Amino acid sequence: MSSLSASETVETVDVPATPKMIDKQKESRLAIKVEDLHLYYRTKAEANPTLKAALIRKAKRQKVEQKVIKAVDGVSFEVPHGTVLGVIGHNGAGKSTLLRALSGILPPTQGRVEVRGRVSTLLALGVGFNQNLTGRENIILGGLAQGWSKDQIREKENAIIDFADLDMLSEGAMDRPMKTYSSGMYARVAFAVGVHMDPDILLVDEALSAGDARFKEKATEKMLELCENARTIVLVSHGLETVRHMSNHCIWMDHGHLVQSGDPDEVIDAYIEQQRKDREAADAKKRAAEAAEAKEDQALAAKAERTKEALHKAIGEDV
Ligand SMILES: Nc1ncnc2c1ncn2[C@@H]1O[C@H](COP(=O)(O)OP(=O)(O)OP(=O)(O)O)[C@@H](O)[C@H]1O
Repeated sequence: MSSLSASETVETVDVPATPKMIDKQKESRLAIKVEDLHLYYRTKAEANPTLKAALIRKAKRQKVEQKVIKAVDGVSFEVPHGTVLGVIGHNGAGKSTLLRALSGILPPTQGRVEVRGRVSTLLALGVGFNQNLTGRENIILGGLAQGWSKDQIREKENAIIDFADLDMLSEGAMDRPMKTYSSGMYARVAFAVGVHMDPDILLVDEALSAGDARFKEKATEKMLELCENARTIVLVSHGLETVRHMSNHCIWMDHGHLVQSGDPDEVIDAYIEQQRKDREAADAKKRAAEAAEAKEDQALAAKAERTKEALHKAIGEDV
């Protein structure tokens, strides 16, 4: 049996990491992995619904054609733990749908979503609250759903109530049914519950938009604190400056596609530039349509004038 004495030296050689090793290390740091994700909605809405069309369809026993909306159409990206990922894009770009898939609410139509860790979702409407229960009762319900002990619930309940600070807005609000809350009060409770669930991954969808400036500031601070503790945050927002300030990676979605992914400043600037170009193109189109309409009016007026002249000529009068 051989052993090394203190005087013996051992040469260590740095073995270069193989691509496979690097891939494995990278994989272990991933919080979210989205591969060729497609999410489609099927609706039965008619393009131009009229009573007549509906009656004819019924008489002919025709079915309303199903329309497929490709809300997310072939999106892939990876999010390492500790990232604050900003998701930006126009109305209807597919941001909320993507977030619903990450939270597990929507199963993929095609492709794969892998989320590693405890997820807490903050959707704009605070999905999951029972409107007829008070804010306090909803907190307890949330705690029970998380499997917290009685002591944990009591401790977190106080922290959540302190954070939401509804008393400052309306005394005793925590003990009133949530259906009586304003959207801002609702957002406060939703945010306070979400961040106190101690999530590894926090999904935030415009949940802050209903809060007032003071609460937004407090919420931003709390999110940065979570991030410092290596938690992962996905933030969907139209507040470009909030995304710029908070995130360290950003993706831009457009009509269900991922247009750009990278440094928030670069992606946000490119998005703003594209918005400016789109606005310019829309203005130019409007101006061209107005010019064409004016030309048509002029042509019609000239034609009417010629007709008038011809008429007067026919009856032998001067115009
Ligand atoms: N429940 C639904 N049924 C059918 N279509 C839907 C549904 N939800 C969203 N859509 C459609 O899917 C597309 C993407 O919508 P989504 O809400 O994901 O966009 P978004 O980027 O979050 O928009 P916004 O910024 O306006 O919130 C849109 O065309 C929308 O009309």
